Amino acid sequence: MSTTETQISSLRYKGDHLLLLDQQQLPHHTVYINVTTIEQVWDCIKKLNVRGAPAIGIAAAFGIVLWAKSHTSLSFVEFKEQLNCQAAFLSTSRPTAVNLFWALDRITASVANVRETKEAVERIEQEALLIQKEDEEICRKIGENGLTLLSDGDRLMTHCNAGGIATAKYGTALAPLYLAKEKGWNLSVYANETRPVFQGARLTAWELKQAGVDVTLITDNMAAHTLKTKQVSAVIVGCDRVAANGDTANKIGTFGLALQAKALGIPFYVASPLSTIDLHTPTGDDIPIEERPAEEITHVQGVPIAPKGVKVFNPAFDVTPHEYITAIITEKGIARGNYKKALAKLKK
Ligand SMILES: CSC[C@@H](O)[C@@H](O)C(=O)COP(=O)(O)O
Repeated sequence: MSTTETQISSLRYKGDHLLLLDQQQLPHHTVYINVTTIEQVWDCIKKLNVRGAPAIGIAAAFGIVLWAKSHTSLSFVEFKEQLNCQAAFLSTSRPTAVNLFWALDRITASVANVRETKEAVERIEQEALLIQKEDEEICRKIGENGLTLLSDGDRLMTHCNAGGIATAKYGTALAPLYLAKEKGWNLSVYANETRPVFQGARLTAWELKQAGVDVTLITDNMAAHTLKTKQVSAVIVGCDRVAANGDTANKIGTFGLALQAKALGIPFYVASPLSTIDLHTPTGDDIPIEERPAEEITHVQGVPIAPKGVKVFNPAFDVTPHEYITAIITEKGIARGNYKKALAKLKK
């Protein structure tokens, strides 16, 4: 079995239901949730059963498919009206990752020239399947482009999980590691645990370990020390939304990591599908930052660790200003320097 074949898919579409890998139960249990309704998809996105910007978009697209397939008896006018309401409903599940809105826009646009419900349902299904298939190809290309910035033997650091289970396959920030393995290169990576809900410890360490990639887990507060003392060649992270000027929202803690990398003269790379680049958001200040429940901080895996009733601030993401980003790796090429110009050109 090749390395990439060992990757477990985050979502399997089965015609009348979806199998969503329950990322809340990893690494202890590899279970799929049987999803039959759009409401369940909303819930799975909200509760992080499915997470990671591209995977959220793909799940939302299939959420609309499930709804459409159970509303074939609607007149086309009613279908279209309700379709827009269903897309608006799913878009309330999480605010930061732009792939959610991007995928829903693609799905609604796919029926623009259709005049009949049956055909609309077929188009929506085709579009969702295409979004999933394209994401796999895009991630592979990001991996190939990412490898041009790296050399055999490099040690990397990553944050959160921007791996295969956050996408259709390969991941974004982790794609170069999978492709390096295929090439017989020896890349290794430090994975930050990523408080508060441990996507690094539970997901990144798990998926890389099972694919045979050399991964070492550290806690978030070990990052600066590790960067300084372990000859880390580069930091590579994913992203949830890149603004037109290159400012990038990613999992909370990413900005701190970028500051550390800059102070130590270590390149800081963002791996981003073009779908995550949002030219309608001018700067990082315009990116909505999700705040999540206090229990994610006051409890660890259900066990309380803080005084009851303590005040909590729990932003799920932060914004790394573009000046701390060495390069943004996309499927079409690598952007550097004047991000406003470079990203606009790549998005054309
Ligand atoms: C390829 S996934 C990129 C990002 O979505 C990822 O780094 C991240 O921040 C995910 O946050 P999450 O809250 O787990 O959805």
